[in-house]
Amino acid sequence: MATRRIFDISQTLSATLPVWPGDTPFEATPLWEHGEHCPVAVARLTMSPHSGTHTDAPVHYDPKGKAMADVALDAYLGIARVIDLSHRTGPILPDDIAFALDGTVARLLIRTWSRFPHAQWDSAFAPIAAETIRLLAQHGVALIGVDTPSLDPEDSKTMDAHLAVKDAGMHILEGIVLDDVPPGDYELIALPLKMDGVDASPVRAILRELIA
Ligand SMILES: Nc1ccccc1C(=O)C[C@H](N)C(=O)O
Ligand SMILES: [Zn+2]
Ligand SMILES: [Zn+2]
Repeated sequence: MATRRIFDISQTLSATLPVWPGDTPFEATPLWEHGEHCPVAVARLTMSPHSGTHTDAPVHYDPKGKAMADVALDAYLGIARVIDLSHRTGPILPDDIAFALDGTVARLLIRTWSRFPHAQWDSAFAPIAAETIRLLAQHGVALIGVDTPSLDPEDSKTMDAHLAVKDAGMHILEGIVLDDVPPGDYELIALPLKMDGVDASPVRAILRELIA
């Protein structure tokens, strides 16, 4: 039986993980350690729910929106299309993604970095225009994934793309790593943790080849 290749599109959570300016750095401190009187190792985690590769819960951008534990999982499992827009600078416009919308595209994952900035925070990421989100929604796209830390620019106060996602009832993956993934269609698996009242969750995001 041929195995289907798995692409891990998750960032590594570590003390060197770049985080949103002012947000909580990721930290795993040993709480219990192996020793004469202790048979186990257990860490204590300190982190933002927006650490690394994550999904936003609607309550992040909508005070009346659902928190993570209450979000339906359908969008996070299933066929996803990967496109490479790493040649683009500036906001991703409807014209940039129109070519990818033939047939049924339930989930669209967009590469914008030519090299993902694993070592340092980079504020100069390509945002997604709100009109682009509306075009995706019209085509039935239920999830948008980006390799940047946000759909909107870092200094956005209006969160236009997030609000277009809200209006369409779409779902968002942020901080996926697409450097090594050839454009095409895959099976996406990226389930959030069932966290009560929380505004986002890290995900272990993977893409699996469709054909054996
Ligand atoms: N972590 C933060 C801390 C403070 C202010 C914004 C953020 C964000 O993460 C915003 C980004 N638009 C996001 O959806 O992930
Ligand atoms: Zn987020
Ligand atoms: Zn976001």
